[in-house]
Amino acid sequence: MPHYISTRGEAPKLGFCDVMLTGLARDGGLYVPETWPQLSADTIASFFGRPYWEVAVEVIRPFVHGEISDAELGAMANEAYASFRHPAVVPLNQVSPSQFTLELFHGPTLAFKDVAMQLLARLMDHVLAKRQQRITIVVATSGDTGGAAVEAFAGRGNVDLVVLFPDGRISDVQRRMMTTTAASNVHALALQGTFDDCQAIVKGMFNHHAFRDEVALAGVNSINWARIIAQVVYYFTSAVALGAPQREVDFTVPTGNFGDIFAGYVAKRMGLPVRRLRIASNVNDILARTLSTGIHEVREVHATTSPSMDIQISSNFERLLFEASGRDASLVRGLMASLKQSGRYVLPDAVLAAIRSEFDAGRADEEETAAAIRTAWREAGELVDPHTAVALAVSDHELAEPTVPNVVLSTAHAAKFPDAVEAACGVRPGLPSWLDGLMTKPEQIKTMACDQAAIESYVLAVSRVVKQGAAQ
Ligand SMILES: Cc1ncc(COP(=O)(O)O)c(C=O)c1O
Ligand SMILES: N[C@@H](CCOP(=O)(O)O)C(=O)O
Repeated sequence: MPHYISTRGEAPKLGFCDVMLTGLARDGGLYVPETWPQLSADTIASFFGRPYWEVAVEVIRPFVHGEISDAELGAMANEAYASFRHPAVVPLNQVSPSQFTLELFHGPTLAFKDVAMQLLARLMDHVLAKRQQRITIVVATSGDTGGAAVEAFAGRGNVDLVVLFPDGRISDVQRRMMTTTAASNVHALALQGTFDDCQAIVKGMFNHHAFRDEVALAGVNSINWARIIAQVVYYFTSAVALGAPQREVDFTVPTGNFGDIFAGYVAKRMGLPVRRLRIASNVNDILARTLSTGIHEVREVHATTSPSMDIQISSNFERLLFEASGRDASLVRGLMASLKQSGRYVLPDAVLAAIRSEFDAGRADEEETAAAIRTAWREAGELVDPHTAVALAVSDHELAEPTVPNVVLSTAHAAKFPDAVEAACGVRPGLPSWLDGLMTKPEQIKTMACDQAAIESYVLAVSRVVKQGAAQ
């Protein structure tokens, strides 16, 4: 049964497995569920103390509509989270009476992307094997999604993976996580542009229907609905640990492509008592400006010490516009056309009010980010990464007297950004021992201009989908 609809209202409805393998809808929109599943207070309360993978099954099951059995989902979730180096998978750490950090960086590539990607790779593999199908994944990354995808998909027989990253705009550790794999199904391309350019090329490929069909294009950015639902799970586990469903919780989320914070919004729509969702931006503050003025206006991207958030076009904001407008696909189409044409749109008053009723937004500049790293080190002996530091700085601005627990999502390990952390607090974080050798392995990188046609030719050349088709 097709249960998923596009935010632009002009693509076919699809079922869960098709949505997972399809990526962008054929009308250029993003898939969302036709209705929001609800979890009762009793069900939410029952998550307390249970293994993370079990909660993952409970939260994800209603989105799958029986297309994958509970037993299969459970086995894949169990295996995915066994790859994490902390027994709690995503531990909660108290930093002050009402402030907590949710450590999402204990997976194989030290960033929150592993939480979804480890499961997504298993789900995709499972469906591809059943269907005897092969796909080509092209993923855009500002640093972390790419590494997580390489780790999760390397060596998988039904997938070729092409990663597009902005040359010179990510950390050395991030780049090496994409360029040092020995797997022959992985291809890393350094593009001469920004993350927004990389993402525009991926979306351009999805909108080039002949190409997308020829290579069986799939996406593992947060375009992919399965990425979002896997990220919803940790909102539940952390809120329940702090007293939900009896107690409300706030979340502060370092934000770039708006996928992670949108997952928090989904948790709220499913019944989790989330009071406020706080968007934390670095100086690339398009979302903070949008919430304060109602004008969504793209400006130049500035390179910062939190490079994974150096983003102006926040893909998932489209999903929020769809919801905040009462699911008005024609309004969304108009706003997206205006964004494409003129780099801006103005939110209708009712849509802005609806967004402001659930979200706040703040920004931290480079000095505030460095100060937050220093404070965490001096006051708590914690080394925090610059993305987490942006969120800590924004929380400190906004929350003079918090009245409910505030959970700051800690999205990466400090060791992914050793230069920035050392410059801020004088201590250089070291990589965990399982990554010994990462910084000395030979790299395989191809550098290309942001030229969609040239990149499509490259993808056609490496895709085994095309070769298989040609052989038939
Ligand atoms: C470490 C880190 N923090 C925060 C973000 C922002 O997350 P999102 O793009 O889901 O808003 C990213 C990139 O996605 C990231 O890699
Ligand atoms: N910050 C991300 C950008 C891509 O976001 P995604 O959630 O849509 O994959 C990154 O690190 O690549």
